[in-house]
Amino acid sequence: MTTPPSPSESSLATSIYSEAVPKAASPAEQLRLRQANWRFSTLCAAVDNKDQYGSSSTPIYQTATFKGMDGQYDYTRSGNPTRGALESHLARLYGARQAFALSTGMTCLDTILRLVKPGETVLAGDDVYGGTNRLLTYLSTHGGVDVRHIDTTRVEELIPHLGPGNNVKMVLLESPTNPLLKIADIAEICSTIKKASPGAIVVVDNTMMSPYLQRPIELGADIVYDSGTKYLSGHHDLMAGIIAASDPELCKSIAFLINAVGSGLAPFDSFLLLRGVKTMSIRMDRQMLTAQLVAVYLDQLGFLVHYPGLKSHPKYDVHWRQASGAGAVLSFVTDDKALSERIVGGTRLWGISVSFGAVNSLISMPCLMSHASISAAVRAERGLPENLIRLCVGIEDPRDLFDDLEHSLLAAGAIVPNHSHHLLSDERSAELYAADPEAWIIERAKAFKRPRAAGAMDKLVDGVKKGLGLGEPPKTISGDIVVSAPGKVILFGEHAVVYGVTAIATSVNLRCYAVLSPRSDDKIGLEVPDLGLEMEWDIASLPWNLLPVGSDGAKREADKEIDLPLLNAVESLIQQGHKAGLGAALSFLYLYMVMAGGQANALSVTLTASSNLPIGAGLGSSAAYSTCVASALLQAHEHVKITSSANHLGPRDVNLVDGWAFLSEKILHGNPSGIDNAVSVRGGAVTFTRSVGGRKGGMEGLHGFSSIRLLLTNTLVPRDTKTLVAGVATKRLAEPHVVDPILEAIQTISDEAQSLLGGDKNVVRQHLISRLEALIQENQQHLVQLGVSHSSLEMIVQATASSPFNLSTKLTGAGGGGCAVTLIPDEFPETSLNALQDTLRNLGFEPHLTTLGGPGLGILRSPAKGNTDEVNVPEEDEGDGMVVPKRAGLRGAGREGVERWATGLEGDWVHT
Ligand SMILES: N[C@@H](CCSC[C@H](N)C(=O)O)C(=O)O
Repeated sequence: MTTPPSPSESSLATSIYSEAVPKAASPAEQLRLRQANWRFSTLCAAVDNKDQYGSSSTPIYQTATFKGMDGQYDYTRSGNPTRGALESHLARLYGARQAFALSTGMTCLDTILRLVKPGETVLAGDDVYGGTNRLLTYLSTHGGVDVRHIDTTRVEELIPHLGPGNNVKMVLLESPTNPLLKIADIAEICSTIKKASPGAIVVVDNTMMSPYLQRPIELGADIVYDSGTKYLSGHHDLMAGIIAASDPELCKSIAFLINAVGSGLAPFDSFLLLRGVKTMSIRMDRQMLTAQLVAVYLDQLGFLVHYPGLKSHPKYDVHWRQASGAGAVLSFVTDDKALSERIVGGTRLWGISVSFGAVNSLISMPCLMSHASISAAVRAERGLPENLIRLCVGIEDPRDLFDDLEHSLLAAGAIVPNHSHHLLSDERSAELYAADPEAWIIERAKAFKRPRAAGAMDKLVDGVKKGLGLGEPPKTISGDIVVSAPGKVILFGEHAVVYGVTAIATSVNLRCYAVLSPRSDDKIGLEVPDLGLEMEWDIASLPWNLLPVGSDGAKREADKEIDLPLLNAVESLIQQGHKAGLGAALSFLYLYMVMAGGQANALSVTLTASSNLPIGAGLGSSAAYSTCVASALLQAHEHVKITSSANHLGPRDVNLVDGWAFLSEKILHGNPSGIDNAVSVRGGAVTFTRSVGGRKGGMEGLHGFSSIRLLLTNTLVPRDTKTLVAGVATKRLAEPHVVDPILEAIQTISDEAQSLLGGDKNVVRQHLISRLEALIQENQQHLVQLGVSHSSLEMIVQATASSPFNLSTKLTGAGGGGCAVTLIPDEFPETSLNALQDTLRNLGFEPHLTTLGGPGLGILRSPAKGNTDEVNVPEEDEGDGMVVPKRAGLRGAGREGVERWATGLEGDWVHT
């Protein structure tokens, strides 16, 4: 039985009134001291009303203005007695110096976020309410604030953002989070932040808990806010938000902002909220008891349930250390979006509605409702399942709620009768319910089970047939397919490209490698050791019925648009807990299915990919992966074929691979420009111009320069591209006279670089290198002026420029951290190069020597065997007669060993 501790009696009273008792206390003082012993429910109900007529409830001062010049109030925006009474009452409940009542929970967040200045950083959770995400996104795109979403359930994830060079002003937490009920250790985070970044403030959205169950100020938080629309009011008849804080300066700033903006709660709503809060604890106790039963019931039926009242919750202990109840919101996954829609649509007593905390029970699908403002791609990246159902439990009789939910689960086909258990008789049900509600619900759940996954019976029959030697063997490939694709650097024009300036990108010789290997078990597998990803799926369990109309085995070209229902269905197949690899798995499975065009053409294979490109450093690691996935699958379906005589891939194949790689990039990034996959597939260098203001854009290959050495140095400082791009936009709006000439200057740099790299035969090599060095220096100066450099990048610029190196360096990509690129002239001595790399390593950076403009996609062709035209790669011989499958070799190579692994392969590489 999973019985959580019952909500404890509040320690609040003692914590806020713990001063020594004065000998001769005034009547007011005596009241205050008596209140010191009241428990939370008493504090909720006992509103301290000082009405001149002794009214029992606080009157509504429905007035905009107050007469006179010296009174306590002049204008309701600045203060109102009804709101004032509510605020004093709530300050007691929050254990805070002051509480403020505002018009909504989102107004609270808006007010709090105004404490952050452009250029400062906000760290927020990766599972947050959709409206919170929306406001944070707006602030990062319009307010120059650097917003980073991290997994706040892992305190260690905060650390890299707190070091020198970072500028964290605020940490914004939800615990439990909405809608996945993840738990952050509030006290641990507060003490970590106070130590590492004393100027930063910790803010907690406490809406899921209310001050009844959790008081973050007592745990060390600086500010707490609540949507008063939820548990505080409890009836969904008003909108309100509450901010509570104890630091006098913070309180002063919040009071200033509320008055300045006019976001204070209106008198009538203040009255309603004051009324609602009196019954908060009693409502929540009842709601939580039922919520616990609902969680146990769904868990018993085999659904994955998110609720901190279940002992199986991964942070059960942390939650119960900081809160005295599990709340009344829970969520669960069904693994099938259409099924979830049927369940939600089939309930009657559970109302389909956003919000929570009211006396009525509600059911919703967050991805379609409360979290719909977060894009599908971001939801996928953050591991928010499209089929998630959120339940917000009210005060109705639990038996009616279960009748309704069970009926809907049955009607939707989410559960079926379990014939090995009988339904409880009415008598036994009544008896058990009265004696032990949790035992009752466990018994009730036993009468049902989740049906076998769709197609399972067919699979069983197939398995039996195969066992008898009657089945078809699974379709697969005849041997390993080995491919490789490079990353890229932007050499000139980053940021300016957004405004129509030409950017020049070139491939580097840091690469992703992939092996597609055959298997014989009707499964498909994916291994990306760099991301800790190892997954497999039954081919029959893939949502083939959702393939877009027109998909068929003969289809070669990638669609331009992503089919969202299919993407959502594929996403629900990917287990949780692989956040970093979610995108990689999603794009692989999606491409796999669409390229097969149907189950009949599906191949049983495993793709193994590994790379020596730093991930997420702006060097096109995802495009290199996408190119590998696309080209390996295209070969598997024989849409791309390498003959024994071919010495390069033709334009048709190149465009085919590029189209599919671009589709994969869209799955991974939402709206990419296409430059990364273009460079990864084709290699060399390209110019890219966005079409802006009616001007024609496009991409053009640059041919005619021979390889140039580069040192790519990873600062290891994480950055957020969107925020940096937004920062330039803000600067341009504020100072067009400064920014526009910089953009023009960068265009001149790109023009010269384009003519130098574009094969002007009259340019001698030495002149080419020295002009490129000058252009690199100039471009870096402009990027500094645009405000996108970073102290770590400047350290690299200085270290490489100083004697004896005298080299030219600029940031590449978004800046703000990420990577720097240094041009290494042909005659630069090896000893100096080694010394430079040591210097950079000693400064804490990660240098990689590479060449600019190397080959694009490569496909390994096995040594000729007779006159077969097929790609069939033999396995590696370890030298002692042991044959290691290529896949295992790549899996075990690690970032450092990937290149060695590739060089040791037999056969020759055919490039684009
Ligand atoms: N259409 C609204 C949705 C409000 S959701 C309210 C609540 N916080 C919840 O989690 O249900 C919007 O876009 O803001």
